[in-house]
Amino acid sequence: MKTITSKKAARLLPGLLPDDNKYTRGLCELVVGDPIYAGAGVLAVMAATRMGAGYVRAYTSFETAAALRVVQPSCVCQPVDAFVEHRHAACEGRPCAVVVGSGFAVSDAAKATVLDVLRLTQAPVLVDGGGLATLATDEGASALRERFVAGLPTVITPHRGEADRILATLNTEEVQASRTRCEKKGIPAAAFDALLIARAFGVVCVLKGPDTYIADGNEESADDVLVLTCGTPALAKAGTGDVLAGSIGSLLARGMEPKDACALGVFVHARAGVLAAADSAELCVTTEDVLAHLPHAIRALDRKL
Ligand SMILES: NC(=O)C1=CN([C@@H]2O[C@H](COP(=O)(O)OP(=O)(O)OC[C@H]3O[C@@H](n4cnc5c(N)ncnc54)[C@H](O)[C@@H]3O)[C@@H](O)[C@H]2O)[C@@H](O)CC1
Ligand SMILES: Nc1ncnc2c1ncn2[C@@H]1O[C@H](COP(=O)(O)OP(=O)(O)O)[C@@H](O)[C@H]1O
Repeated sequence: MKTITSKKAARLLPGLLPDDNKYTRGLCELVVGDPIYAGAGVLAVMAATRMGAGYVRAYTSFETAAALRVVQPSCVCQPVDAFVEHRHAACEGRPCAVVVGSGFAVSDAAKATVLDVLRLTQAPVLVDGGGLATLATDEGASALRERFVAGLPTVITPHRGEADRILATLNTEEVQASRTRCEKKGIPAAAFDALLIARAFGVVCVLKGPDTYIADGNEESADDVLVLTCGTPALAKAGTGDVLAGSIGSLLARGMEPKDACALGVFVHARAGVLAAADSAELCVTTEDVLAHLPHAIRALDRKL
């Protein structure tokens, strides 16, 4: 297994150019935050803003937009329906990425939105949270296949429960066989699962947990899957996954290669959790603390360059 180290993460960190403007730094659009999970939308947007994209735009509920106007007024907010109308002009040749699903409840409306995003976005898309349920449907799988064939990257960030729902749509014999192979080799089943999902759906799969596994399907075997082992249980708090989605989305918007963006995003997120714990106590770390420590995690990397 290939461990993501501080040195590797530091090498991936994209800097700024003296003549950068808000568009050359990347446009990160987030289609997030149902009324019931407005907080998740806010967390994802705040993380995306911190991680370097020059322009952050949210297509979101009234509730999320109202909160964002207070805590992150730099974010441009539009209603979710406007995403489809704006699509033709969204990227205009600039670096750009879309995050969808953080803070979505599982519903028909959420499914329609995720399918619109997958089908209309000619740029990297990251699917997270309640948006992942759509991928376990025939339409979702076919939209992912179409993107793969067109060479458009898609990243997905399931936790164990969401990954199991996606794996349940695959051939169970194949899933079982790959788990048996992994047990024999002493490799964690999650590494095989991430690889299986990446290959089956043509995505980069970030399978989150105490250790996080990243596969893009091009790995020869589960031995080549990337793993992040330097996290902390302080991260086991509601909303830290939304922070991760926004962070990776921002790095995708900056134009990073998808697997690199995932590796750097999970490393910085984990390091932010560790630094937040060092500043207070592991038990007391909040998701907001993790968000606040993202710049410290970046600065610690920067010093190693
Ligand atoms: N402040 C907020 O508004 C928050 C909103 N959130 C949003 O809430 C929506 C639902 O996400 P949830 O993950 O809470 O959904 P659930 O808690 O309903 O989880 C879905 C299923 O996965 C299982 N599961 C959850 N986490 C697991 C884990 N780490 N390992 C194994 N099984 C696990 C659950 O038992 C359940 O069966 C998402 O859109 C998410 O973005 C959450 O991120 C929490 C914070
Ligand atoms: N015990 C743990 N050790 C290290 N990291 C953890 C642990 N538990 C959860 N995490 C990390 O916290 C984040 C939780 O994300 P997720 O399960 O999607 O939560 P939510 O949907 O509430 O935001 C993931 O990045 C995961 O890797």
